[in-house]
Amino acid sequence: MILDLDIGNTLSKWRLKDAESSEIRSRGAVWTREEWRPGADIPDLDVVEAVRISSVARAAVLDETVTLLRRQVRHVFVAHSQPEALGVVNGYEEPGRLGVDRWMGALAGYQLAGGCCAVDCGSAITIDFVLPGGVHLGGFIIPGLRLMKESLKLGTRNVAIDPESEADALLEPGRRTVDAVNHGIYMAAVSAINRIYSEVCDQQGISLPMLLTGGDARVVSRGVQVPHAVWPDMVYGGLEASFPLTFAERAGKMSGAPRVPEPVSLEKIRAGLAFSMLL
Ligand SMILES: Nc1ncnc2c1ncn2[C@@H]1O[C@H](COP(=O)(O)OP(=O)(O)O)[C@@H](O)[C@H]1O
Ligand SMILES: CC(C)(COP(=O)(O)O)[C@@H](O)C(=O)NCCC(=O)O
Ligand SMILES: [K+]
Repeated sequence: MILDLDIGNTLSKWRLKDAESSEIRSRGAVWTREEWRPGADIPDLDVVEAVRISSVARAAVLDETVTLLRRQVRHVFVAHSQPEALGVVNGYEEPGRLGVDRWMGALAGYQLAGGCCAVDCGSAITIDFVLPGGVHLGGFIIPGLRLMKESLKLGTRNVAIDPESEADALLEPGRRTVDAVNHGIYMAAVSAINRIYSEVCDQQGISLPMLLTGGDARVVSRGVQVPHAVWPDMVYGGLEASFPLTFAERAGKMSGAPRVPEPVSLEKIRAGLAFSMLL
């Protein structure tokens, strides 16, 4: 069994993948700031022969996790942002400083779709661009939905946006604090994603497929007008591509990869931008 770990600022997500059948056998998540303790929702390490890790948490969290895992698991692979990998050239001036989850997303997106816009809606929302040919342009970072909400300190943090809400309902002006805040942060996030995508495609003269991941991907997806696919396992896809262990992975297959969305024409993107400028 292969254990894939995606340690974010809020949640540490894991999945167990059967190395023979490529099936995902189980999944879970624990709060990143809490210790891994028996009885918590953690995988059974007895069945694990290899671990692959992407972590953006404090160095101490990664160190502790690796120390704990090395005691029981033979192969432990830790991903790092590199200047270049798998045909993608990291756009950061200091490539090692790009969050490794973003790097994993860029690698997975490129392997799946070629040029792409990879959006990760977690504690932060990150929007990264890779051109066909593999040039990573860099990206954008904004606070995620929960951070935006908490920063207002209006006591609304425990009332999350209902993931089933229609985007139209979230467009309405709120008539109580919790709705005003939820609708506001939602609009801030989806407008930024729509606009940033259009601006960069316009600048680069190319229309790119968009891929969405992270804890808030489903709800954000409802408000993103750009054609896109939700890929919950995108960071894991980067781990599979970086450390291929199975036959399928060596052949470039990533578990749970969606169909590549067909982007709209550049003309349409530019017309949309021109229209929004007129208003
Ligand atoms: N059950 C949940 N528990 C915690 N956060 C959730 C849950 N469902 C959705 N979220 C949202 O997902 C975000 C965490 O997403 P995730 O992609 O795991 O973030 P990170 O990678 O930064 O840890 C939270 O900030 C919150 O807005
Ligand atoms: C931007 C991030 C905080 C996003 O982390 P997440 O929301 O997935 O927990 C993370 O990718 C990070 O710490 N990046 C380092 C800074 C950078 O990418 O420029
Ligand atoms: K993120």
